Amino acid sequence: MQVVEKFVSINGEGRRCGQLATFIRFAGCNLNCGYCDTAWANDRKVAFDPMTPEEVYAYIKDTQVTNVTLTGGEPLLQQDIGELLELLSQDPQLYVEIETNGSVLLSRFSDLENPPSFTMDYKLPYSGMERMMALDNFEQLTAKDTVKFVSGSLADLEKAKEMIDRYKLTEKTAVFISPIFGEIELETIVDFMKDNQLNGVNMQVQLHKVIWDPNERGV
Ligand SMILES: C[S@@+](CC[C@H](N)C(=O)[O-])C[C@H]1O[C@@H](n2cnc3c(N)ncnc32)[C@H](O)[C@@H]1O
Ligand SMILES: Nc1nc2[nH]cc(C(=O)O)c2c(=O)[nH]1
Ligand code: SF4
Ligand SMILES: [Mg+2]
Repeated sequence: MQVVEKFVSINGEGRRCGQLATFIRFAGCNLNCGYCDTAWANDRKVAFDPMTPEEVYAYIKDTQVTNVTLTGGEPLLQQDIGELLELLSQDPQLYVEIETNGSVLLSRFSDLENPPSFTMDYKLPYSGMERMMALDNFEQLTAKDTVKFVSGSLADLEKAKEMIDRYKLTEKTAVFISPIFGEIELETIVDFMKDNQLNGVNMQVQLHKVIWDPNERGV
């Protein structure tokens, strides 16, 4: 597996935001979101540490931190990701989240005994990657998962609402709206949620970008 960074930090996003987590960031992505804050990991020439799934698991256990976030780049494109998920799913002490970009079919992982929590982005218009979304994924998501709408404009928010309504997302999974950092006034999101009575939707701000420099790596 192509690991570009591994570290322990405070999870800055999602269901366990504010809790310690061990991060494994993999190299490479099939998308090219205009706002990507980790584009460096997707450079074809990026340096990485070749690790086996067993070595990744050993590192995770060594940290003694029970939350794990697999991310990237696009983690589900790693050749041995299935093997790693099998390994992690057998450890009852671990809570595993995967940050995935919405273009990889989640049905590929539906036969896992104890599946991870998928945090699936739906790429909105601002990303330039909306056409790559695998809409079937909305049928795969369950109450343990999350859909994340990373939003940079009112048009993005309108589209997010459209998808939330069309797929009744708040009835089946956790729904998060996250600002493209520095691109949209936070109040714009709050006002949109109030004006549209977006009940059951969580607004988040990437906590790690409040604690550290937004471009800092390894946090
Ligand atoms: C770097 S991506 C890696 C995982 C996967 N490729 C994906 O896009 O979900 C991790 C998360 O950071 C979000 N993200 C990337 N750049 C961002 C930015 N500039 N502002 C806010 N969130 C951002 C992504 O949308 C995704 O939810
Ligand atoms: N602290 C911290 N929390 C995170 N949660 C999800 C992240 C990601 O890049 O997927 C991330 C990240 O990059 N840093
Ligand atoms: S899918 Fe994720 S890693 Fe890939 S470009 Fe978009 S935000 Fe970056
Ligand atoms: Mg990040």
